[in-house]
Amino acid sequence: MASVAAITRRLLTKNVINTGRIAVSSNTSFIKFYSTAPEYENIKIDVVGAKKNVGLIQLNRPKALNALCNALFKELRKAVKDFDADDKIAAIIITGNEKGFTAGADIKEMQNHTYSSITKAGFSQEWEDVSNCGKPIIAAVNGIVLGGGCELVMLCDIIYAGEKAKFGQPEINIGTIPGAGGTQRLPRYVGKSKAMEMVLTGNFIDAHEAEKMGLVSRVFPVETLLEETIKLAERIGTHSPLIVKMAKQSVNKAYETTLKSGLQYEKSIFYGTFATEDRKEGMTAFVEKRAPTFKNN
Ligand SMILES: CCC/C=C/C(=O)SCCNC(=O)CCNC(=O)[C@H](O)C(C)(C)COP(=O)([O-])OP(=O)([O-])OC[C@H]1O[C@@H](n2cnc3c(N)ncnc32)[C@H](O)[C@@H]1OP(=O)([O-])[O-]
Repeated sequence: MASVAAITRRLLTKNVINTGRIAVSSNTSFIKFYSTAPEYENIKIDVVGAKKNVGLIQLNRPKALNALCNALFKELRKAVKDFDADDKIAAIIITGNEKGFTAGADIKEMQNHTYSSITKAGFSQEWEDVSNCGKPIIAAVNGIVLGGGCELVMLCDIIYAGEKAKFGQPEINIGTIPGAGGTQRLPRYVGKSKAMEMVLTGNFIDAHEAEKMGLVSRVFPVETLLEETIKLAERIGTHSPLIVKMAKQSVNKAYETTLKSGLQYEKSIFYGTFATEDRKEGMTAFVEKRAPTFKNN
């Protein structure tokens, strides 16, 4: 498997990653994130892409296989919120490392919880905040994508996987059930039978099976996964951010409502695009046979 350093060198060569903010150390296999904010201990962040308009978040608790402890998720929520509020950012990528994306929620942290304490902790608020991000979030995952990790990628908007990725909801093995959307989003992605099989057995599926089932939109060789994901984010970044946001809202509605009210919602958002300057610019540019200049208005 290619190291992150090797992947990064390719990106640097192709100027996909902004060399001013990110660099490869010759004697480590990690991307060195120059811009990592000091308050982050469990994630790394950077801004990548030729136009510096892609927010990159890397889960970074390698000793615990990136297990999603509370501190990590709070940092993730903050990074997502900050990128969402930053007008220069078009899309956000969440990734892990070569060994894997994450082994799921931190079992050691959950081990001694009681019904009362876990109910009071109300940890699902952070997950909801991430899922409420207005900008597209793309998951780029290698290796293990388990439990809460599988649930985290399912609340992203697009999932790209490295060919060695393995997805699973193994909570049943430790006496619990998925608690951050696994029993609800997974059937919507893959249908009841496959979701039930994964949730009731705890068995893993590989990247190609996940793609066949519709969980993952594309599978890439491990060494090109991040590069391809950045290209995707950059492609999204060529469009009007305002219209991208409206499109995301409309697609997400399909997961939450009946077809009839979803179609009504879509129509109101579609009509809403006609209140924007970017819709006018897009159609005018087409008629005038030129590239559009979107202003996020
Ligand atoms: C939030 C909503 C609800 C979500 C629920 C969930 O996600 S439930 C979770 C659903 N997920 C699961 O049930 C998967 C649980 N994990 C596994 O089954 C295995 O670790 C493996 C098969 C992923 C890798 O096996 P391997 O032999 O290659 O590696 P290894 O096993 O030696 O681990 C290396 C180190 O990482 C540590 N660590 C790992 N995972 C976790 C974790 N989740 N937590 C904490 N720590 C974890 C492990 O203890 C060890 O540290 P230690 O003790 O040496 O200091």
